[in-house]
Amino acid sequence: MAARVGLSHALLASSSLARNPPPRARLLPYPTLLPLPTYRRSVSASASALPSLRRRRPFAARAMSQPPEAAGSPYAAELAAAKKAVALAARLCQTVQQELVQSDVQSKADKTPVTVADYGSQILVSLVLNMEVTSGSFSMVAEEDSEDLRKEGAEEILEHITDLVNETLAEDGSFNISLSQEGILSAIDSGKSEGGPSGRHWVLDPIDGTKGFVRGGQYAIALALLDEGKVVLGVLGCPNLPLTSICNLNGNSSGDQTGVLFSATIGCGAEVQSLDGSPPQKISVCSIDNPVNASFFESYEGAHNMRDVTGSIAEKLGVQAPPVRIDSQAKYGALARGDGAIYLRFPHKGYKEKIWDHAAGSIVVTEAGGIVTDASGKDLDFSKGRCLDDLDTGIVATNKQLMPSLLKAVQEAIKEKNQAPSPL
Ligand SMILES: Nc1ncnc2c1ncn2[C@@H]1O[C@H](COP(=O)(O)O)[C@@H](OP(=O)(O)O)[C@H]1O
Ligand SMILES: [Mg+2]
Repeated sequence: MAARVGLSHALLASSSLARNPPPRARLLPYPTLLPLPTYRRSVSASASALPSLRRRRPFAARAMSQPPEAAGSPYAAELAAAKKAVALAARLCQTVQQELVQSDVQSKADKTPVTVADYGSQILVSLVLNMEVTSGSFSMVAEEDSEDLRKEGAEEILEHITDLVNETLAEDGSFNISLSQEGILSAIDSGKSEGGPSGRHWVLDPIDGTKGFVRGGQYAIALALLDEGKVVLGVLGCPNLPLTSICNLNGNSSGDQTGVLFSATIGCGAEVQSLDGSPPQKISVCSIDNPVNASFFESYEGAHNMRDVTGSIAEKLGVQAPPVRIDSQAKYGALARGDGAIYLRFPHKGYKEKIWDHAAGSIVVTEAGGIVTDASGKDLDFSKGRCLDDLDTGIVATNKQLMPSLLKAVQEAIKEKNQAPSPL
């Protein structure tokens, strides 16, 4: 049986990792298992009940190590690492979602597989970034922490997560490394940073659109980098988004190939490629300047968005098309490649937006030539910690031509809502 060890210099010198070092390998801050153990299959009840899982082509984290288009940018190494991390996490999420959908777990309201995928995605992203990005100290603001997994009774789920992560790493083959359970917990907790206005911080939503994930719908792995309080890089992995436009499909697949990776670096534009590693192509927002021809995206979940407000804005603009409702930051990605013209997000009163729900998506849109602001037209401020603190009411995104009339319609709709008599 493999011994549980920390990854020290001495171990690196004698391990298979030292003989086959990944590019720019750095010491991990959490314990690993070396050498690689023999992998057991995932032990979830859902998996064992499913002898013949439909396996799609796995997403290729390896292919994401190709030199990025933004090779001249100061964030080129970070972009390559971020793409690789998101592609690997997407692979794990896809495996879990296939089991989840086929085993009908969602109808039993069993949240376990979701949790497994959330944690697994966060662990893999942390691991890849730690292995691939050597400069500076590591700070990550991410959605999950290990508190629940450290409680009594969580042993089985922790074992399941450990198996799933190690299995995904072994299948990919880029890293000759395996994590112990303590390493798994530490990797999750590497996302506890508070972020802020100085230094560099990774920002991660390991599964954005959890409800879509459970439904078998859209979700995203969203990773961004903050530098001195500004988003400088973003990567969005959308495993269920069609490679071709979702115009008029209301978020559903047209039957085409799915699995899209959006990426953007500040000053270098935005790109799209398939999650299985096709060459990146530049994208831009649509050039529609008459709102009558525009369509708009909003959350699939009614509880996340005041549809009376978004409906009123659309009406004031003269938008004819029905709303396109999809989960997660896949909306930002779809907007960035011109599938639709406007994204409207107006959470119910009291909800505080988290930075990981918008950091990656917003830079993909702005680098594709679009604008993302709050309801008053102010830029989003990612420098205030884990939440978007000073946000005025809602978030809107569109192209430069439509933004002035959109903001005017937003102000009118909000004013009307505030003046309307209370239903109580
Ligand atoms: N009441 C609410 N209002 C607005 N957003 C909410 C919300 N409750 C949860 N969310 C956020 O909305 C995200 C999903 O976005 P969308 O509505 O665009 O699909 C969730 O991300 P997670 O799924 O990562 O928790 C969560 O952060
Ligand atoms: Mg989210």
